[in-house]
Amino acid sequence: MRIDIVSIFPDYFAPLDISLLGKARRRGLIEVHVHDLRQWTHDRHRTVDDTPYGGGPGMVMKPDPWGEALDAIAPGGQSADAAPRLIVPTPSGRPFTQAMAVELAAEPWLIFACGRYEGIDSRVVEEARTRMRVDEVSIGDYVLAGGEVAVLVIVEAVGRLVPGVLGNADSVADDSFAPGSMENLLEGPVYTKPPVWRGRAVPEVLLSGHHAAIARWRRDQALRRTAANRPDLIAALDPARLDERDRQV
Ligand SMILES: COc1ccc2nc(C(=O)O)sc2c1
Repeated sequence: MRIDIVSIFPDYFAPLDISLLGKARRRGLIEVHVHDLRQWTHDRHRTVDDTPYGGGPGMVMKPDPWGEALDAIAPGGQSADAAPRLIVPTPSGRPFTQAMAVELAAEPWLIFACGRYEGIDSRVVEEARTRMRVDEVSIGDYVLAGGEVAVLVIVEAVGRLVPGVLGNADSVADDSFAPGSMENLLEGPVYTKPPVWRGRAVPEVLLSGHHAAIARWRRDQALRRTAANRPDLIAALDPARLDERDRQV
């Protein structure tokens, strides 16, 4: 997978050189190119923003630098299956979900546009749609100062799903929100050695080696935690996927 990121704060993406994603890059599983939007400005002050038409607070990102950046990064002519998909984090975007992460992890090429100020001139997305797929997404209902943090979240969620990136494929299957037997349930509590820590013992069932009982306990814990923290997910569960035991939890 190729990832291009355009931002006026390219240093924000230094974390993509470490840990899981850093290893994936060094193993050639993911190729990441970070671009400073200002390289596509031509004035002395390297201006990327201007006042909003119609008035209102703050500044809007000018279309020209963005248009030139996307032209340079994705000049076109790619075959349909290798064409890039542009992701634009914005508070007014569609919610970013695990299902979207799974979908994006199958893409050969993602380009991320990091907005700042009050956002990017809307004609940039409008024009980009004429030559590539574009998704405007939000990582949540809170206010960020720009798209960079959202891109870090999305790149982490997507990157870990790229085949070969995670050592133990199972840990993807057990993710909260991952499709499968615990689909749309939050993960329950986890434990490791020592068996007793500050007088607190690991639940006996986890030491029993009884796999069916362990699976049942984990599902109960996942249902309890989901009911407590995300009752909306419980309400959205397909009743046909709940057995009699689930209903007693
Ligand atoms: C102006 O650029 C922004 C500002 C806020 C913001 N919030 C996001 C979110 O995903 O919540 S993306 C994003 C981009």
